[in-house]
Amino acid sequence: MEPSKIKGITQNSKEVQEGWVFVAIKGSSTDGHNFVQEALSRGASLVFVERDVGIKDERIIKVEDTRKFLGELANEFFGRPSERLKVVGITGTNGKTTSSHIVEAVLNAGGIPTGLIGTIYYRFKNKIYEYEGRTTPDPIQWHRTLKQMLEDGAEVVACEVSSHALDQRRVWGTKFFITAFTNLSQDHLDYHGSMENYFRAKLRLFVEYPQEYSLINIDDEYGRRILEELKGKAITYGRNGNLRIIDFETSIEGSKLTLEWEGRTYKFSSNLRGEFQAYNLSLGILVGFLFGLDAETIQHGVERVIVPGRFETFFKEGKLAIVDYAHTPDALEKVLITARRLTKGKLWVVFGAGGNRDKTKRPLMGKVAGKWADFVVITSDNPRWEEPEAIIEDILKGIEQKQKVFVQKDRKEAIKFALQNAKEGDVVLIAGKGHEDYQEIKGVKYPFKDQDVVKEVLNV
Ligand SMILES: CC(=O)N[C@H]1[C@@H](OP(=O)(O)OP(=O)(O)OC[C@H]2O[C@@H](n3ccc(=O)[nH]c3=O)[C@H](O)[C@@H]2O)O[C@H](CO)[C@@H](O)[C@@H]1O[C@H](C)C(=O)N[C@@H](C)C(=O)N[C@H](CCC(=O)O)C(=O)O
Ligand SMILES: Nc1ncnc2c1ncn2[C@@H]1O[C@H](COP(=O)(O)OP(=O)(O)OP(=O)(O)O)[C@@H](O)[C@H]1O
Ligand SMILES: N[C@H](CCC[C@H](N)C(=O)O)C(=O)O
Ligand SMILES: [Mg+2]
Repeated sequence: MEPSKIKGITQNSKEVQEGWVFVAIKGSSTDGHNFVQEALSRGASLVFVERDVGIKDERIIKVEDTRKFLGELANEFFGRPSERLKVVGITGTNGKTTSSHIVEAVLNAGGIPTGLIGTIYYRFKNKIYEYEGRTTPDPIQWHRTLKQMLEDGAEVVACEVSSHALDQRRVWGTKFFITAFTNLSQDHLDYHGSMENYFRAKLRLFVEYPQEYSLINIDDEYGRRILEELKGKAITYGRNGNLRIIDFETSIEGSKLTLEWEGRTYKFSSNLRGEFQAYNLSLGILVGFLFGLDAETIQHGVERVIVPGRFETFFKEGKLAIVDYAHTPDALEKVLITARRLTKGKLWVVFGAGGNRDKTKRPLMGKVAGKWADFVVITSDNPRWEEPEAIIEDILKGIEQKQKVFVQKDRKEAIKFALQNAKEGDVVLIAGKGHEDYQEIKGVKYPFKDQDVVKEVLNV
């Protein structure tokens, strides 16, 4: 099979055209093997399967693992782009979007043209590429996007590699230059079943893919486990890392980070706020050093980073509103702690939890909200196919002091309620949706932006 003779490749039988290759993938709701006949009827030149489908046709070829095969095929079909780029792959529960933006900004500041693939967009400079809504796209779009960025002049692509992607081998066939681990805490247990499986999925990035450098946050217990698995063959960052965080201060104005790298001490400042930014910044700065940039150049990048929907602040008449993407117990607690420090009066939090996602994180999110906020307004996030009331009930189970809780399932009304009742000196944290510009209810995505509601209510 010569890649140049193939007209197109797909894992969706409905997309097959004359002369295309169809690869059958077993998914979680259906199985591509059920659609082999359809692919053949639509003119597939070859069909790859991993089990017998009871059809006799010489175009059908059996391989051991069709997910891996699709990654390798897409890699070949698009000309092995990752080998001609330097791909920086970042995984972990929280901080992928933020740190990949920092990497992008730092390298661009150093004159190294860098693209970005992640939750908010796939972009290189001012160009936005086709985006199908997932942090890490399927193998075909993954390798195709790398190829397009390469052709458009990118030398590096900074990407978020989700645990779903690692489990489903969406990035199979990729040669990484750098891989990085941010942290691991509870999320996605609906999909992975247990923290151990979730961890094993993340670990794959470090043990199954070619890479020059693995960067590990060793202040995280799972980071230390990865380091053990790698028998110490990694570059670490953290309070006792190879890149050592010496001091970190964060306030409403921004953050200051002091660190040591290869025997020298450096100071950086950034507009990013929050305790956890010490780690995201360290990761971005470490990547800058590994690319040979000097501290001054890195500082230029670090001060330019903008990450939509992460700790976005709005201020009016003594009230501070913060829109943030925290949607896990760990992220919510960390952002609440940061918000608490900025609060002179009372701290409000408005949040919900996504439907058809990890249910067990809901009471844990309720618990941290109850612990750190003075007033808790529970509302809807993206209910998807679940009833908003049922999700809210799950969150409520985690809160001990019910007297500080308000329930308003309409997100716009909930935000309004908190902002209108907040007094001078109060802080209102609106968590969970960050950059999202929709609310997904029963299969329909309605236009919705937390930021727009805040602007409307505060008139800013
Ligand atoms: C749980 C999950 O990851 N699901 C993804 C998965 O769907 P699935 O396993 O249900 O697939 P399926 O519907 O059973 O279909 C199996 C196969 O049959 C094929 N098929 C199906 C029907 C047909 O008529 N013909 C046909 O050939 C499909 O093309 C597919 O290849 O494969 C689909 C095709 O690639 C994806 O669209 C889908 O992502 C859905 C939309 C999704 O919501 N994924 C989320 C959970 C996700 O991936 N999130 C992570 C990030 C999370 C984070 O940021 O922390 C992400 O990377 O975005
Ligand atoms: N290093 C970190 N540690 C803990 N929490 C963090 C960290 N960085 C960011 N956060 C919190 O997590 C939220 C999500 O951050 P970010 O979007 O960078 O993570 P992500 O890993 O890309 O998430 P997702 O898996 O949903 O794409 C932020 O809004 C912030 O509240
Ligand atoms: N990538 C994450 C995003 C969650 C964002 C939150 N707003 C929600 O809808 O749960 C997920 O799919 O679980
Ligand atoms: Mg992300």
